[in-house]
Amino acid sequence: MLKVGITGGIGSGKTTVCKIFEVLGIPVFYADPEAKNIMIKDEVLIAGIKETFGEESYFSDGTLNNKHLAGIVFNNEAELKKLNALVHPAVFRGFDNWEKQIPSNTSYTLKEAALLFESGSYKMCDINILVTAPPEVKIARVIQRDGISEEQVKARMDKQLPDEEKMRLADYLIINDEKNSLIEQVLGLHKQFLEKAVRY
Ligand SMILES: CC(C)(COP(=O)(O)OP(=O)(O)OC[C@H]1O[C@@H](n2cnc3c(N)ncnc32)[C@H](O)[C@@H]1O)[C@@H](O)C(=O)NCCC(=O)NCCS
Ligand SMILES: Nc1ncnc2c1ncn2[C@@H]1O[C@H](COP(=O)(O)OP(=O)(O)OP(=O)(O)O)[C@@H](O)[C@H]1O
Repeated sequence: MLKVGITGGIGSGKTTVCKIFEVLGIPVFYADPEAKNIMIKDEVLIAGIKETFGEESYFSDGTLNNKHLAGIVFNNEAELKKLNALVHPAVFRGFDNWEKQIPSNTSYTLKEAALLFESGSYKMCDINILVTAPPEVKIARVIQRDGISEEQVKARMDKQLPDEEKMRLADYLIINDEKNSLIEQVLGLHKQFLEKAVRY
């Protein structure tokens, strides 16, 4: 089974792209929601997060205080590294478990992760796709979707590798600028991956 990684900066549209692959019947593992899920379920991880970032990292009902954590980690590189070091190994384990239940006749799977290149998990994929969009389009999308300020979006962008560097590591590019057809690009890649999967 071919493993395809897919990433893109904040607001690039990687989740939107993955939804199209899902319609084509391709199983997709979403690392970001998986991280969020583990952060409220894994007792060891919860204890580690509280110890590092304070009891207020969680509300009394056990839900994650995203604002509190975002305020700390997206304004301080060292704090972000600490959070990543706590969360990412647990997400890798989640991916391994997910893969085990995929039927063996599946041609390929997709792993969607905002930090595919930054975390090194791209090395575990056979092929990696980068979704790109112009910076002003990405910023406008996230402001609209999340209701946060331009400064907050830019602070998150600054914590991710620039697209120029990601392009060097990616095998394929999807341009989601709302001018080039997204569906045609996905169908083109899907066809290529199916052909590769046969030879794999
Ligand atoms: C800090 C948290 C609580 C903020 O939550 P919030 O709901 O405000 O943002 P959300 O998770 O939707 O992230 C929005 C976008 O920010 C970017 N982002 C998220 N985590 C990170 C990170 N560790 N480094 C850089 N960018 C990140 C991504 O583009 C993401 O899609 C949350 O992002 C988090 O738990 N991050 C750590 C887990 C992680 O690394 N997730 C991403 C890869 S598995
Ligand atoms: N081609 C498009 N046309 C119109 N809207 C789009 C397009 N692509 C994405 N969007 C919208 O832009 C927003 C961001 O897209 P999406 O959530 O897929 O990005 P993402 O890369 O997964 O972002 P993040 O890393 O922030 O989670 C969403 O609200 C989505 O509906």
